[in-house]
Amino acid sequence: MTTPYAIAIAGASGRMGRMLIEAVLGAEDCTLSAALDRPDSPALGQDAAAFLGRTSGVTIGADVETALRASRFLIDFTRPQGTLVHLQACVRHGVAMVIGTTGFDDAQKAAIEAAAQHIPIVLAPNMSVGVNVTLKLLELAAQALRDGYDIEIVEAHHRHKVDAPSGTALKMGEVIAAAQGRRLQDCAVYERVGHTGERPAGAIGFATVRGGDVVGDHTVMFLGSGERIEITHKSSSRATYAQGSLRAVRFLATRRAGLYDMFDVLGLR
Ligand SMILES: NC(=O)C1=CN([C@@H]2O[C@H](COP(=O)(O)OP(=O)(O)OC[C@H]3O[C@@H](n4cnc5c(N)ncnc54)[C@H](OP(=O)(O)O)[C@@H]3O)[C@@H](O)[C@H]2O)C=CC1
Ligand SMILES: O=C(O)C1=N[C@H](C(=O)O)C[C@H](O)C1
Repeated sequence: MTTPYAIAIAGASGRMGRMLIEAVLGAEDCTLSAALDRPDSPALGQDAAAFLGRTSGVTIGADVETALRASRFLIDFTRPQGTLVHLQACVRHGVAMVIGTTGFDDAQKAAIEAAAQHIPIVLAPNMSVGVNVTLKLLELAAQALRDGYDIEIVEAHHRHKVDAPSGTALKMGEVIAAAQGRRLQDCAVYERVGHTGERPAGAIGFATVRGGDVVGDHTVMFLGSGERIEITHKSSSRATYAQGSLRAVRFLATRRAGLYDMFDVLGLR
């Protein structure tokens, strides 16, 4: 019998943390080795599966060093500041990381790249198979609709989301720009208000909707003269992100240090 993947979950009482704990407990090849939350979290001291009405034997704690000593992988869906702290600890302990957190700035992305020289890391703003297949469809559409089509990306998420545009929307913009031989930072338009003037040719526009319990919707519009193409992905459950994260863990188990994404995990590159 092979040793199960020993996985620590950061942000254990968050929306994704709970989904991940349920997924790990339900996977025959995985064990929950630790569950982390912030030092001031009311969840500290509780069993990590209490929210399921179950007992896992793992208590939610705030001591990252102790958590990582028992773990081979850390799955992190928290906030950029938290992820960066966990990242340095993972390097110290030689623990592989799956990072789902979004909203990193350039310096934080560079820190993740540097850490990936020492440990294997999967970093992706969206772990679902469907979204990553959608990204491939966007590559094709962006190449074929290079001339004469205006591109707009609209995303909608629940009222608790703190970053905008979503990491997925930004990734869609990057994929589209790259497929057209451009850089997103040279053509992105994130805000329109007041007298905006006409739409600049070649812009990639973003619009954000926040409200209710929307899990995550993304639509990319290619708006031409006489027609428009819309490519939409809608998430109806966070379980897809959790299952994608476990696929990333299994992938990392076979890899040396390096920075990977879900295209690598799913063989879509
Ligand atoms: N890649 C993907 O497929 C997906 C990515 N995401 C991303 O994952 C992240 C988390 O989303 P979600 O679960 O909805 O968020 P939640 O706010 O529900 O959960 C975040 C968790 O992280 C904890 N946390 C916050 N700040 C820190 C910190 N500085 N150090 C350690 N822990 C911290 C929170 O603790 P506390 O409550 O005490 O603040 C909470 O337990 C977001 O960036 C989101 O965009 C979400 C879904 C899918
Ligand atoms: O915060 C969320 O909920 C989500 N965040 C990710 C993002 O920013 O793209 C992925 C998904 O859309 C859900």
